[in-house]
Amino acid sequence: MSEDDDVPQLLDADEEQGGAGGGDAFDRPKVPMTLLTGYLGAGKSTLLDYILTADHGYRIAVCMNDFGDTTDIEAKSLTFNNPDEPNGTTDSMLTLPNGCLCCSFKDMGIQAIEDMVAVQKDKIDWVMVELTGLADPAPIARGFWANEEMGDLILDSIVCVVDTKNVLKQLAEDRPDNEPNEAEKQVACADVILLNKTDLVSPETLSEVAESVAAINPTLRVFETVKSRMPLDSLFNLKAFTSSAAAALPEGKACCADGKHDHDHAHGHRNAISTVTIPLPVLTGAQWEKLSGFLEALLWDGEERPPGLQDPLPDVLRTKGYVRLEDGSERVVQGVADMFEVTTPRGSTRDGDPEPSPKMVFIGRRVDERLGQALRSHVGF
Ligand SMILES: Nc1nc2c(ncn2[C@@H]2O[C@H](COP(=O)(O)OP(=O)(O)OP(=O)(O)O)[C@@H](O)[C@H]2O)c(=O)[nH]1
Repeated sequence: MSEDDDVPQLLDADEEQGGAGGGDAFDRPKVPMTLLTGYLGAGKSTLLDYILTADHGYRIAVCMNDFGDTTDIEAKSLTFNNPDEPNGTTDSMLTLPNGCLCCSFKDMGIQAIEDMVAVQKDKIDWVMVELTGLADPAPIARGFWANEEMGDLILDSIVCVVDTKNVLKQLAEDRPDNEPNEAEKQVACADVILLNKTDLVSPETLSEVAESVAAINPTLRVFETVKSRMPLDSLFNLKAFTSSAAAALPEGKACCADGKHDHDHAHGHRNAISTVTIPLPVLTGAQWEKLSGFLEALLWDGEERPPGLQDPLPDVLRTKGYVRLEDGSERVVQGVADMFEVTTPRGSTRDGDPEPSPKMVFIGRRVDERLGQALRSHVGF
């Protein structure tokens, strides 16, 4: 984290960051991490329970607030002993038959997880962190991100589980000053969403839920699930924060009825949160500089106003971008709240994923066509 909390950092990573076997600036391999979010009772623990018993070949450290329903898993309870932090925040750890570790934390602070990984690194391929039902994932992602260069973890993706029976009500809950509520923030920040408990709803309700979450965040990969059962290989190695597919809008999931995406478009429907997608041409180096400057002014809460934007200014919760430059290079832009990161990708995320077209996607409050106009006019296209 920046020493001065008022001055957020631009995190600049020239190389694609790790993943299993990857390296950071100090060429240190990183352990990928998934943040698991979702409203109270949505099915997060059910997903973790499934992961902890499934045969997936990964040694996953699952970090949760308490062991909850998973205490029936046959495992030996160990007292976690960190020589560097004897009074640390980790309560205990279970080693499971499929090689997974299950860690219980009182304090889900990123430092506690980093400490656990530092000690257990050779025993872990992946870290899954369950956030509490009312948590806003953005500060956790930011806290982790700010520490990324020094730590052993690399954020792979944010996964959100929603209860299809109750989520429409949860998304509609009012907050003072039209602030987004917790459920909206969780959907806005995520890369993957499980529309869970489909056994409890009609096909019509399921379509309505799918439309509502796409209206908040059209970049989501969507899985319809019962008991959070999803193909687990779709949960790993998404590299949502570092690959060229980061800003891909899954075809057919975007909410434009006409299916055309060659225009700026904003969607908000009935939510406090809306999205704007701005297609980008291939940029010159000078245009890329201008785009970076625009993002700094837009996302950082400083003196500088975003050029060409009048009050009320957008409040951006999540930014995703894929940029192609005239010299043939590419950039991936990923932002959570006021912090953003630029990486140079090496190839797309996963086999079979379409190459994304260059674009910027902004998700947040007061995000609308004005943002597209101001960005295009400043960058000059
Ligand atoms: N009918 C039905 N019940 C489900 C499904 N998935 C989970 N449940 C049940 O829903 C309840 C809540 O699931 P959890 O996995 O504990 O939810 P959670 O998101 O971890 O809840 P919190 O920890 O309170 O935030 C449990 O009783 C689950 O068995 C599903 O697909 N269908």
